[in-house]
Amino acid sequence: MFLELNISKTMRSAQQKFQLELDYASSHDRLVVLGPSGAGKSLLLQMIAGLLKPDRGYVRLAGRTLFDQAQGINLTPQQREVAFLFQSYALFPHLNVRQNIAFSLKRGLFNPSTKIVDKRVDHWLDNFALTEVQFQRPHELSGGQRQRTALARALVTEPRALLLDEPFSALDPDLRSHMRMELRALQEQLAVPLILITHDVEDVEVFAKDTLCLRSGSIDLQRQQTL
Ligand SMILES: Nc1ncnc2c1ncn2[C@@H]1O[C@H](COP(=O)(O)OP(=O)(O)OP(=O)(O)O)[C@@H](O)[C@H]1O
Repeated sequence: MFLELNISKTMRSAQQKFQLELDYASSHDRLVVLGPSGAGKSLLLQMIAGLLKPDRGYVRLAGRTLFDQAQGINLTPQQREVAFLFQSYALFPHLNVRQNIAFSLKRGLFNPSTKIVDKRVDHWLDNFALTEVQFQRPHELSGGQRQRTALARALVTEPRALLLDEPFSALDPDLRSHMRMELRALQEQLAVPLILITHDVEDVEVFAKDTLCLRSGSIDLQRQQTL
């Protein structure tokens, strides 16, 4: 089983209470979580990544237990070895492309040097056609280059799974189609399991082997398709 979830989480703010209750399993390595705004998609991804602790239940991914309340297991985000790609890409604005990619590999407090030497970084610069812009900073890049830098930073550590939060929403329509196809080809080539959350049904068409539809913190529908 690729993903097994049984989670319960209550979020409270001054105005409202939000309850997430999910019991779900998927054996496929490409899962799309679809749902309207406020359905609980980002909360779910954060609980898989270890950024938010469920109140109860368990999370198992690619054969490992990441969280199990009954057994007292709660791996840190680092121990989970999953890569999380945010909507905004969260690149470091003061670091160039090479440094941003190398950042995931760094040990200790200091940022990687502007000309850091590392074969793994060269590999991803080359793979994503970023070598020419490697010394530029994020504001000097196109939308596609920014996204490829964020993906390279996610992949350079060879994660056990890729978690993507609306990865194409900041791109214009042409680039979005192009990057979808690129990411799908890459996922197949690397065989890295992928969980992608989105509002967009086109992401379902391109990526989903399994689709999990959420509404108001519960499962609305689950569907499998063969691509
Ligand atoms: N830190 C928090 N404290 C209280 N409530 C929260 C918190 N974070 C999220 N929520 C609530 O949980 C619900 C689900 O939020 P979530 O971000 O998971 O939605 P989403 O499906 O990812 O939406 P979108 O597609 O708009 O990003 C929302 O009603 C939100 O207000």
